[in-house]
Amino acid sequence: MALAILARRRAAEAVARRAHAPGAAALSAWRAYAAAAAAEESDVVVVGGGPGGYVAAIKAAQLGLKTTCIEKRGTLGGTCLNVGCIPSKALLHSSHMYHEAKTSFAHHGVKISNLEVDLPAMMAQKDKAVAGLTKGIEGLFKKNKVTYVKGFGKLTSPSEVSVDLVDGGNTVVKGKNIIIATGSDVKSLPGITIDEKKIVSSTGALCLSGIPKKMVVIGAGYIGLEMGSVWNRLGTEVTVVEFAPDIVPSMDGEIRKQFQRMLQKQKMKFMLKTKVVGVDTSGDGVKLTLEPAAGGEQSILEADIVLVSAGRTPYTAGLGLDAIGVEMDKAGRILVDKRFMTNVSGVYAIGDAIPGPMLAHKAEEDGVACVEFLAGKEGHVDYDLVPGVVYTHPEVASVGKTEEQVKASGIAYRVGKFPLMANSRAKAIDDAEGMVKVVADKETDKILGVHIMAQNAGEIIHEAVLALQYGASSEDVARICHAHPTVSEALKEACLQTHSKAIHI
Ligand SMILES: Cc1cc2nc3c(=O)[nH]c(=O)nc-3n(C[C@H](O)[C@H](O)[C@H](O)COP(=O)(O)OP(=O)(O)OC[C@H]3O[C@@H](n4cnc5c(N)ncnc54)[C@H](O)[C@@H]3O)c2cc1C
Ligand SMILES: NC(=O)c1ccc[n+]([C@@H]2O[C@H](COP(=O)([O-])OP(=O)(O)OC[C@H]3O[C@@H](n4cnc5c(N)ncnc54)[C@H](O)[C@@H]3O)[C@@H](O)[C@H]2O)c1
Repeated sequence: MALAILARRRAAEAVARRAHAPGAAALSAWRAYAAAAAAEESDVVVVGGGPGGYVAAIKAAQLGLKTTCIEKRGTLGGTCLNVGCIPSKALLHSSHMYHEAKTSFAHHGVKISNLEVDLPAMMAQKDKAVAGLTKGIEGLFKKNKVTYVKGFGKLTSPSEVSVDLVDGGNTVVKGKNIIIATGSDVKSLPGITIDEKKIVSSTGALCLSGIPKKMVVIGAGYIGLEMGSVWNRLGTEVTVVEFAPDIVPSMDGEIRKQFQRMLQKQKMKFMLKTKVVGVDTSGDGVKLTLEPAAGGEQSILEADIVLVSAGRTPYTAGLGLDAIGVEMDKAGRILVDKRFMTNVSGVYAIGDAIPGPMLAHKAEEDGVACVEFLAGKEGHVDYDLVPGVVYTHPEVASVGKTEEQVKASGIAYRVGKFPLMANSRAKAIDDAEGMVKVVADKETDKILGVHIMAQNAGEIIHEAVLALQYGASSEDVARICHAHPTVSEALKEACLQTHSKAIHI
């Protein structure tokens, strides 16, 4: 019986591979392939092919589990690769190059005339990067023998997923275990309809067809500051409206203040403690009615484009979770135990769909740990040590606790700070805005948190992640030989400075 299924599947795969001709032949080949895949029971069925889902699928296959991954979008990589991390970093890099050429090259003796932005070319480079990477994951699926079903999955029981195939038709995929990795979607705000034309989410902001004159960004979080930076660098007048008294409320207070000053220096405007109470799109642009967060006099702010970046919400629409009784919290997040299992035996959930930071690397760690548990091994994710990076210029990266958190916990602590102005590499390349801040336990010297604002903070932070993971003291890091000249030396100096022993300040 098993051999017959295998033969049917191999035949269907061969047809699918041969079916290069578009149209009916290719379609029926894919349907045959999907049906053959569905006929066999997998050990693991993953719904969602984002960083959580595709990594879980590959890891499960590597652990010898027969694995199927269902993805509705038609391409793998999820929000992160298709409309998130990757395209935003492509545009952040391209816009940074333009901005540098415009504002900094001359100081370095590089003169350019007739500098201009070719937006279609910039978008094409971003799209090429995305396309290459999504194809790459398909290749990894083939290499690891993960069955890929393109379609929208709905759980009809704890071991069956009904899939509406992208190319039409339906199939049922059976699995001993099901992992929900359906990610998140943009959170809309009351009274504001995202049309992806004048009022856009991050997805629309990643593919505007022209450079707007004025943009209002609602929410000074990761997306607002990154996408706001992209358009600000390309010449848009960007105003960020934030409900809270501070930008990126989760950031260390001291770093956050310096970060905001830096963004203001780059001409971004901020309206903090402010809420949007009305939106009028009837004219050419958009008129926003604003009000102080605590209530008070209203004002009007005009924009060509409004970016709504006030958070994201788990995506579980149409998944059939109510019918099989999967528990969720008030925010719509799927509740799981330490082994990522929901209250329904055999049904697991990971990534943005469950509580925790909505970050791609956290989703990946969830995925690996979840399938390790499934395979009878031990999985592990240390949620206290998930690094966070805002990829602006300079970047802001952190791991562990902020000074405010340490203070609130009542632990006696020391702070070591080192400004990039005193770092020789940063000075040599004329990119010396920022600092490194280390918070360490006063008694034991164990590092509790590291916060870095520097052009390559997102890379440097991993030394700090390792240090915290292995329970290093600030003296441990201070005694490690760091290559010179590097910006990483600023971390060593900040560690020395927790004992007021920095050499270069
Ligand atoms: C603009 C932007 C920039 C970002 N930048 C970063 C960054 O630099 N670094 C970082 O760490 N994080 C970043 N993030 C966050 C990151 O994208 C998410 O945390 C990450 O993608 C979550 O992974 P996931 O696998 O849980 O979900 P997702 O990536 O959302 O993947 C879920 C997938 O499931 C599919 N799906 C949903 N329902 C079904 C269904 N019923 N059937 C089949 N398929 C389904 C979806 O189509 C989607 O492809 C960014 C997000 C955005 C929006
Ligand atoms: N570099 C990265 O790692 C990266 C980049 C982009 C997105 N992401 C992830 O994507 C998720 C979503 O990003 P995001 O920026 O939309 O959310 P966010 O949670 O980072 O920030 C949302 C901001 O909007 C504010 N806000 C909420 N309601 C508001 C309102 N009505 N009016 C004004 N301000 C309001 C919040 O106070 C907060 O500052 C984040 O959780 C983040 O983890 C990560």
